[in-house]
Amino acid sequence: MRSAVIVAGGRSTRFGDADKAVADLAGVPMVRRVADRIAPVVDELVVNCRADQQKAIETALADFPLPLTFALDPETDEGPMAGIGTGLAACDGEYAAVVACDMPFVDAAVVAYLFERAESEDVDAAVPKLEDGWYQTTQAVYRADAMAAACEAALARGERKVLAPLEELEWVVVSEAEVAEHGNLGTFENLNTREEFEAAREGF
Ligand SMILES: Nc1nc2c(ncn2[C@@H]2O[C@H](COP(=O)(O)OP(=O)(O)OP(=O)(O)O)[C@@H](O)[C@H]2O)c(=O)[nH]1
Ligand SMILES: [Mg+2]
Repeated sequence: MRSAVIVAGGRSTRFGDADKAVADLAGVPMVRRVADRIAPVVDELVVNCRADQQKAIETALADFPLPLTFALDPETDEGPMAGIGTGLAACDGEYAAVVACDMPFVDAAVVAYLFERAESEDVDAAVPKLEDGWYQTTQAVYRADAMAAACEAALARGERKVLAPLEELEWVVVSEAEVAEHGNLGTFENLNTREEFEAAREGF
């Protein structure tokens, strides 16, 4: 069984006076676009967000075809790593793909490849790294229980970076070239501002 976690507990400050997770993106709430794109390669979906977001996200995900669970932040605004840990702790699958709610071009083929890498190499995570040096920790596959525990420990140490919990885990770096071989590099595009939303409309 493979799980997915959509991390959506951010404040969308660059977007403005609305939650970008449920913002209309060419007729569909962004979080729904993400969920629909990854649905073919997972068996369940966990959405991590704050309690005050749940209703709107539930509405956006009405009739979603897979089992759907909400994993609410026990403490809000602790950053993406806290959200990843909370989401992963609620997963039933051994491995889970984490995807940020603001990656509406996520490519299921890339996610499937990340699952294959983590599973076949029996590691705790498969994390893409782009040629610009950025690790794509919010579009990566993790062993759910191991990463959830490592996030909790890292938070307790006062860490906030997603790379901090990975320090105690065994993981593989997936290169940009490897991602490009298996899918579309547009998979990592993330939308932060209204302008980026407007520009992204063209892509659908
Ligand atoms: N649970 C949780 N998720 C977060 C938090 N901060 C960011 N995220 C999520 O992490 C992902 C990447 O974060 P950002 O692109 O910075 O999103 P954001 O924080 O909502 O937007 P900005 O306020 O403009 O930075 C998004 O999916 C966010 O929903 C947080 O404090 N808690
Ligand atoms: Mg942020």
